[in-house]
Amino acid sequence: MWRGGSNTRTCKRRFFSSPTRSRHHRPPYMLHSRGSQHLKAMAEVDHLAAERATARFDVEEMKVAWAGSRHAVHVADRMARLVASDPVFRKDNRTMLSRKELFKDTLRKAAHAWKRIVELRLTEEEADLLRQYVDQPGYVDLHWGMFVPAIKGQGTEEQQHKWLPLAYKFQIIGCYAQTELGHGSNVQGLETTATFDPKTDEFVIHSPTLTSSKWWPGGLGKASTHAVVYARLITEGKDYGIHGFIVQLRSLEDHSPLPGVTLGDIGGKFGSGAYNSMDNGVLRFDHVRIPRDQMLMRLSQVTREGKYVHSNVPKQLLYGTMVYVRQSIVADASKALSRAVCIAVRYSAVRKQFGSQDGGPETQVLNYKTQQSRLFPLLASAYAFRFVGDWLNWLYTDVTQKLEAKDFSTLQEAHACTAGLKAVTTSVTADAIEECRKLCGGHGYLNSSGLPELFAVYVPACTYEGDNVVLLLQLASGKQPVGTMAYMGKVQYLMQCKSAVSSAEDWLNPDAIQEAFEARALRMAVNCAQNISQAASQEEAAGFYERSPDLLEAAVAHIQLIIVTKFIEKVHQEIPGHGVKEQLQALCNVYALYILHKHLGDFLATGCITPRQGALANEQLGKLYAQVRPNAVALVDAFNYTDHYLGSVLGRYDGDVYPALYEEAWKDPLNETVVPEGYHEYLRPLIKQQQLKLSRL
Ligand SMILES: CC/C=C\C/C=C\C/C=C\C/C=C\CC/C=C/C(=O)SCCNC(=O)CCNC(=O)[C@H](O)C(C)(C)COP(=O)(O)OP(=O)(O)OC[C@H]1O[C@@H](n2cnc3c(N)ncnc32)[C@H](O)[C@@H]1OP(=O)(O)O
Ligand SMILES: Cc1cc2nc3c(=O)[nH]c(=O)nc-3n(C[C@H](O)[C@H](O)[C@H](O)COP(=O)(O)OP(=O)(O)OC[C@H]3O[C@@H](n4cnc5c(N)ncnc54)[C@H](O)[C@@H]3O)c2cc1C
Repeated sequence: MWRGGSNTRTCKRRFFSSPTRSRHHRPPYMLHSRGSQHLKAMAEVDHLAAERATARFDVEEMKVAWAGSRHAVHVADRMARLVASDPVFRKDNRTMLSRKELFKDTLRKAAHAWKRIVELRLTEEEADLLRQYVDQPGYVDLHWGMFVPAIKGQGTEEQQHKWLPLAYKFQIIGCYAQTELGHGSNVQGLETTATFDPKTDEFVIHSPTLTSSKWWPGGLGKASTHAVVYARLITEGKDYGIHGFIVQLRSLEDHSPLPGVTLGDIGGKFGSGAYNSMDNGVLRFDHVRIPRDQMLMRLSQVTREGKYVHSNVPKQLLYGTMVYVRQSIVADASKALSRAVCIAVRYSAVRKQFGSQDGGPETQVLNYKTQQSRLFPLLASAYAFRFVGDWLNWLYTDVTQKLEAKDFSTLQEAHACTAGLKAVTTSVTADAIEECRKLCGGHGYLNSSGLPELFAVYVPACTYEGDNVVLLLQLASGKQPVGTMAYMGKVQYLMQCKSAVSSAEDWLNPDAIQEAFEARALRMAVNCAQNISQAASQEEAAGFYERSPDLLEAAVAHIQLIIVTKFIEKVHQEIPGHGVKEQLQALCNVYALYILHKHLGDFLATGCITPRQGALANEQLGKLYAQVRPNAVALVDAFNYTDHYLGSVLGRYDGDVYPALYEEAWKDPLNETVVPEGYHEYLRPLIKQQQLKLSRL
């Protein structure tokens, strides 16, 4: 205890009693030659070497399993190092920048990243990775992530031919302007209008009310020159609902807003640094005219005469860009979660508390069973989300190919899976990052731990690209038992089956897990359906509304089944490398049994398992944690993150946490002077006044 974080008094006094220093002063022990030698010597020590030595698998091969291929490891490694070694991409001071400085820094980084991409002739895969490792939300995310995909998905070939080369070369910068001040989730409720004027062959884009102001689009506030704007199409006096239009917003000469366009940033957001690097914007149109051919016309068209023509395709294809981004967000969830877990696992192996009353070594907090039971399910979830993300990417590609061939049969499945997986993985990840902060104790609350910023950047993922609750309710509309719903075809069996588990080890059988998860999801869905029809004597919608909290839980059960199924399928594949398959098997079991334990109420209430079987699952979970323990540090090493990308003094690869924490503190602007600004105005008069009062007594 005395040597740990609780002993702050003596330490503090030494820390702050040094003479006035310049901005770049060093901590006292670093000014001392013996101190710096000591620090250098310590930096060469791998404080986590003993942990790494206990790993029972080939970490290099696990990197391949995580990244997807040897090629992927290699490319990611190169791009991560390229970013880490470039001073322009420095990010350790980010939380100390003002909003203006941070935004300018984002512009600088984006321009420099583009310069490097062009100079080094990077491939699309390399460029995407480079941007990922720059790790600072900015307009480029929306330009590449939504503006370009919207034109690709909804533009005709001619439109693509005209606009994409401009976007690819950054001759224009685009954003995705859908959400309005008054309407986000309810896309059909958007108010912006695009009225066709046959006299001039133009659309007139207008914001008729305050609530129709576009509000939130990233990159809109300050950077974009163009936007894909979603508006109600009105022609021949009839409202044809929401369609996409390419609209120029700013001059390409001096960046000033075009006539009739009012726009700006919507203001500071949650957390320091974090998502404040992004210029989420507000936009209003006052009868702005655009040529007719700037309506995205792949799905429907307006003729020169003003006739509305809808191609023979489902109208929901308009939502394709959102489906694309939702599947990327699932892959992103595993990245954010694995970063937080990497920090918490490494720090938990370094951090020691209690365990010795006689001056002997204290216990690594990673050895506490409570720490393991909080942390290892998150580690397992990171792997689970990674693999389900890969599968979802495959599904998305498959559906896209089918759509090209005019086969729309899997569209609903793609929508349900992307919506549901986006909702579950982002909610779990946001909560998990916060849990990792707590797992790191007090130091986790410091910006230098990287966790506060990671949380603040990540948490809006629960809202953007569809509020998670709204998205989960979309699953309830799935009708046919196909694809991931196929298990619903086994309704008769799954409604009455009983788990055969009779020992803790029986829970290691993937069939036992699969059956329990299928039965739970199916029975919850059937219960909902029955309750809805009972609640809705007249109309199904009324019952749906009444029972929507139950529907949410049933949707989560279905999505958890998908995640478990895809993890089991992954582990059934051939996986090279000593011990790699065994570790993944253990993590798969941890994930499934943790979910079973956490949602035990569902499994018991639906009669899928007995209380005794629930207790056996928990017993097995404890054994699995013991199995994961010696491999934990190596399992997070397999994510292959550089210290730069991780951005955490607690998650350093070498585990040399304390000197780094100590040094980091001195970089805070408050420590630029020993006597703080404001002392003479506020502190000194206060102290003097009190002294005077006391002397009068
Ligand atoms: C920027 C990205 C960069 C890189 C990518 C990589 C990683 C991402 C990382 C970070 C992201 C960074 C920044 C984030 C930027 C954020 C952007 C945004 O937020 S853009 C705005 C997003 N807005 C939404 O998501 C709105 C949510 N609402 C909806 O999606 C829909 O309106 C809703 C699903 C709620 C449907 O409402 P409803 O009124 O019921 O629907 P409708 O009448 O229109 O249709 C009913 C019918 O259609 C089916 N359906 C609905 N959606 C889809 C779909 N997408 N695909 C297929 N089918 C769909 C629906 O199920 C129903 O079917 P049935 O009639 O029941 O059969
Ligand atoms: C950081 C960030 C970046 C964004 N970037 C963009 C962008 O680039 N482009 C863009 O167009 N938009 C963007 N958005 C907007 C985003 O897509 C919307 O905020 C999101 O879709 C949620 O919609 P909303 O804000 O209208 O929430 P609301 O729908 O108003 O949600 C409020 C509450 O109501 C609940 N609720 C709503 N409807 C229902 C229902 N039917 N049943 C039950 N509960 C319901 C929700 O669960 C939530 O609790 C961004 C948002 C954020 C936070």
